[in-house]
Amino acid sequence: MKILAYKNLFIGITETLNNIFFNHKYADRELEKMLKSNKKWGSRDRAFIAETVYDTVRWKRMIEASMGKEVSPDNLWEFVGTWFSLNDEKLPYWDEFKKIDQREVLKKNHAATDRNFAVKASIPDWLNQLGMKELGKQWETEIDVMNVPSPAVIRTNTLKTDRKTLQRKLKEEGIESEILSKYPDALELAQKANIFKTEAFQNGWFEVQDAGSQLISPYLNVQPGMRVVDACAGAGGKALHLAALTENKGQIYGLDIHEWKLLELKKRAKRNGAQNIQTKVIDSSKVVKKMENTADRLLIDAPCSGLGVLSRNPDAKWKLSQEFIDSVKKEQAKILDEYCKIVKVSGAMVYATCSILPSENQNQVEIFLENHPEFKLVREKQLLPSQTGFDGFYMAYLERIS
Ligand SMILES: C[S@@+](CC[C@H](N)C(=O)[O-])C[C@H]1O[C@@H](n2cnc3c(N)ncnc32)[C@H](O)[C@@H]1O
Repeated sequence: MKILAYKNLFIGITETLNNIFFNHKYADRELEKMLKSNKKWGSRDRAFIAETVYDTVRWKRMIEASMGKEVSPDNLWEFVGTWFSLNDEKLPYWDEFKKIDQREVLKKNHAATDRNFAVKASIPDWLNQLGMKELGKQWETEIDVMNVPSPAVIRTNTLKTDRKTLQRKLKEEGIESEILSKYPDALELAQKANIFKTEAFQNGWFEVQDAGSQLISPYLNVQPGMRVVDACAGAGGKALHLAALTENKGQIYGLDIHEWKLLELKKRAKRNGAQNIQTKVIDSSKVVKKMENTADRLLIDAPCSGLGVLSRNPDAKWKLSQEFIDSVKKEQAKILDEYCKIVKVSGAMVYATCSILPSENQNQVEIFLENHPEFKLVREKQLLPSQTGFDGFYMAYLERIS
């Protein structure tokens, strides 16, 4: 992106980066906060800040290699300047950028990235080793694709409208979009825009949801009138879709261990006109116990590493750790083991993650089936970003046979 040489924009960028890198904040929320508190910035300024923050978070390791040192709270301006220098952008003559010599930057960059995939692709060594162990050369392909910003995709809320009508309405509001033929309810936006301000959004005609993610709820094969449990419902991306697929008939129980997420789900359900969702916080093992043998369908949209959605959440590269991945895998196995009892005989469940690691996906299902002969695997699907152009997801449909 072309540099916008206004100091206040760079102050915004470096402050946001400081909070993401050194105060452990999430990139999307920090950016939203920064943009909200500076109402005077126009749409070009906002786009510049957002893109620069995301780019520099994504390419952190590669930028550090080109600076010859790790980023710290004291060198954030140099860090951002180095990024623009790498992209052949002419830096403003500000004191903060005085030390940056583009020739030096490029020299260091070539030396560091030559034959070192982890630096070139800007990922930590431990993560690269893990990915290579699990996926071999495929890992490099996926990481390269996930280093490109993800497209903006929305899901039509069929409780309120249809895709063609939504597309027309958005066009009237100045937003161009394209129909994604392989995804029945999806529209890809021509450019990133503040769609939350549109009338279509306020009226609940759509939700922001990646195209791959839009395939998970349909995988559960729900019918109107069914009793469906979404055991890890969070803020309800999939639960809202399930409400649309069941045409508001039957019952959807959205569960989660975090009440604040379920409160957000309720707000979204209201806007969506989704009337058949009930929420329940899992605050003791009794909640799940009481539901045993009651559901026609169960969705386990499990907590995971998020290694399929790095293009959307590049800061995860720096926040993840081997310890976290080990512990989330244990949690996945435990959730599968305990929550599967919610499904009644001849009912079915979908186990899903937004990861591309087999150890969180196929291997979890294999281990589960060894311990649960009452289930059989009917079908499974691994969506890879390199094959779809969207986020990476895994889903397995398991039927309870006895
Ligand atoms: C991948 S997210 C779910 C996203 C959500 N289904 C959506 O579509 O927006 C996983 C969710 O699992 C929840 N979670 C973590 N551990 C859990 C547990 N033991 N039981 C139920 N939910 C859990 C997390 O709070 C998080 O909201």
